[in-house]
Amino acid sequence: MLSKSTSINSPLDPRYRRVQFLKALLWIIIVVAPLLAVVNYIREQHSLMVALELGLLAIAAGLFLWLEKQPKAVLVISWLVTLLISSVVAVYIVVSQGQSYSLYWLAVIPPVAYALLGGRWGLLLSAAFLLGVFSFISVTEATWSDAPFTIDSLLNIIIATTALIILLRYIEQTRSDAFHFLHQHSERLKSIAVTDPLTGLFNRVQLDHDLNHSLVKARQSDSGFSIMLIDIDHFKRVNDTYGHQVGDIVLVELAQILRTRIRSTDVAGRWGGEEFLVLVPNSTSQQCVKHAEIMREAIAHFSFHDGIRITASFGVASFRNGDDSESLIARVDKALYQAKAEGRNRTVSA
Ligand SMILES: Nc1nc2c(ncn2[C@@H]2O[C@H](COP(=O)(O)OP(=O)(O)OP(=O)(O)O)[C@@H](O)[C@H]2O)c(=O)[nH]1
Repeated sequence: MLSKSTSINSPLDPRYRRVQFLKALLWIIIVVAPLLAVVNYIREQHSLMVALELGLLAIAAGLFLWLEKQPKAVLVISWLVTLLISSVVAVYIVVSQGQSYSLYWLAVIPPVAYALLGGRWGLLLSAAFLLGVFSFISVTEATWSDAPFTIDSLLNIIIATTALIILLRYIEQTRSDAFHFLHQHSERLKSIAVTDPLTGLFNRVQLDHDLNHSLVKARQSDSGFSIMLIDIDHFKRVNDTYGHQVGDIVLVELAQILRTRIRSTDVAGRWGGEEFLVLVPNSTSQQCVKHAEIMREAIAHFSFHDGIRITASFGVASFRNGDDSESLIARVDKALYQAKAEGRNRTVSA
């Protein structure tokens, strides 16, 4: 399902890492092969090696272009590149007969096979390759002469180590790309999970969480807190007169009024439908009523979409010892009910 819904250019796609790694690998071959050809030509006039290296360059360039055109062929190209690199290292080891520290290149095979073929096939191919080389060494070693440490051996070690570092860097780079991408997605999902899609305020999930958190804090310390429950008066009339869409716009505008009136420590959210809840830390009932009145008046004086005028009723309740979220909500609900019953567009505290 993941590969169907994601593109090969997305770090979430399992093929992404392989494509990036393949490109890096082919680039290394495209750069290193002609360099080695020049060195071999100048130092040893070894025309067979030069021809092999130029052939390798041509194959790598061809595979690179194929991959650019058809990234979906990544699996076939992965196998071809792994076999190509294994063959080149094998030929080099056989030709060198233990000279020039050619065996050092063996270190490159497992990371290449692992990154391109995955855990199981990578392990199998690496094991088969190493077994083959060790069998070859055990049969031919008797005929080998001691390998002196020469400039050639040093060059081999430097180039193979550089290739290894670049390969590992690309493995790490694609891993961290994927991690970064997933992290961003998970942050986005977290935010979606606690946000009301219409108003952009917190939703009930977050309000419940914050309410419980405030209750725990209030029980442990002397810091009280209050909540206000806000319900738009006769909102059904707005919907019936202007339509549901206009009703939605009014809800968004009301959310904006709340957002701009609350203190930075307050938490405002949509409790459901046309009801909003504001959590006011470190405040007594009287302070919260004052705060609520400012908001109530702001709503009553605001000209909403199309000049619509609305009012809202406010219930206020403060934490008391022994409260849990149900008792507190029941109290604030009762206060709001009373505000409605007394004629609406008012604040009642319980
Ligand atoms: N446009 C819109 N309307 C909503 C939404 N959620 C709830 N409502 C409407 O809010 C109205 C609530 O109606 P009632 O519960 O009868 O309350 P009221 O008309 O506000 O009257 P009082 O609360 O008694 O003052 C209903 O018409 C719902 O359809 C929403 O997301 N968008």
